[in-house]
Amino acid sequence: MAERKENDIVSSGLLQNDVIKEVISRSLNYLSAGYPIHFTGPAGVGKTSLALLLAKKRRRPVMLMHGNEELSNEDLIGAFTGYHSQKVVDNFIRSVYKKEENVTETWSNGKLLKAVKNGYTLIYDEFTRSKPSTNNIFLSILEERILPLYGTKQQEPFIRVHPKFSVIFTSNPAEYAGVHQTQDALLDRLITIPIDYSDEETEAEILSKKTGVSKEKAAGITRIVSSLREKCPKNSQHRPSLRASLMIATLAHEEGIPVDGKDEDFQQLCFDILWFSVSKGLDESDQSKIKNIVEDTCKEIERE
Ligand SMILES: Nc1ncnc2c1ncn2[C@@H]1O[C@H](COP(=O)(O)OP(=O)(O)OP(=O)(O)O)[C@@H](O)[C@H]1O
Repeated sequence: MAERKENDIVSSGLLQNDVIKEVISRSLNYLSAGYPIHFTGPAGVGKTSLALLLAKKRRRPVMLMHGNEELSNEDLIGAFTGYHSQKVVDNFIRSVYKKEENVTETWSNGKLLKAVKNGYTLIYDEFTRSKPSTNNIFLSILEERILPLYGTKQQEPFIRVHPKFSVIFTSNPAEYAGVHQTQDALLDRLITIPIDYSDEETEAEILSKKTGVSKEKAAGITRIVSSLREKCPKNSQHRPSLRASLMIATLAHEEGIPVDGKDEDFQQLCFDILWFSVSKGLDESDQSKIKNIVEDTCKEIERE
């Protein structure tokens, strides 16, 4: 593994191995050339963290938006949020009475409009969770470089996209079936880069640097989690991720639980954190079977 600067992970929050460095460098070039990037991969592999780091490197203000079923065009573009009224009553001279009343609607800009207008870097996390009809607006942004304002009662029909505006999408392919069908027209306009689990050595290094557990303990926890991950089918969206390893390492460290596969407290901790994803991943609802699988996997790591 290539030598890394000790403070890499501290300054960016992301440990950059050669694969990640490569992805960052290519993505930066694509964004600079005006193309949108799309990171796709399983949960917890670092897509959002990578998007945030990339956005930071663009040195433009960053706007973060999360896809969800309820997201509407109003959230993206903006909406009239109420009325503002102003009344002037002038009866300083008794015989003269003047009354003036102004009522104006108050408009507030949506997140997308702000980002497009001011040239921000937009991160649209888990975009496939939003309705395709909501995401359609990106077609005009990416193709015609305009944001249409139809249906908003705004005077202008559209606003032009700022030349520095860029967008990074993320998605989890395993979710496509359960969420919305991905929109091929939108995907056709994105440069899609797959992000997968890091190798065990890198995951252990992340764990040790982020939680303060020793390298050996981090390696042990990583081995348990990745071995359980391997037991689940590759297309399952419930395979245990680096997040689970981070939770186990943090709790073991803070609660003084020995990272020892034969220790009952450690086994219980691993079970509490891993049973749900393992039972979903293996499609096994019998808790005692899952407990045995987790315990057996724990015992495979040796006491330090
Ligand atoms: N290379 C890395 N260096 C340091 N931490 C990492 C790295 N990759 C992932 N992580 C950590 O793993 C956790 C999950 O990362 P992140 O949320 O970016 O994943 P994701 O792929 O976007 O997940 P999801 O699809 O569930 O949103 C975070 O705590 C993140 O800090």
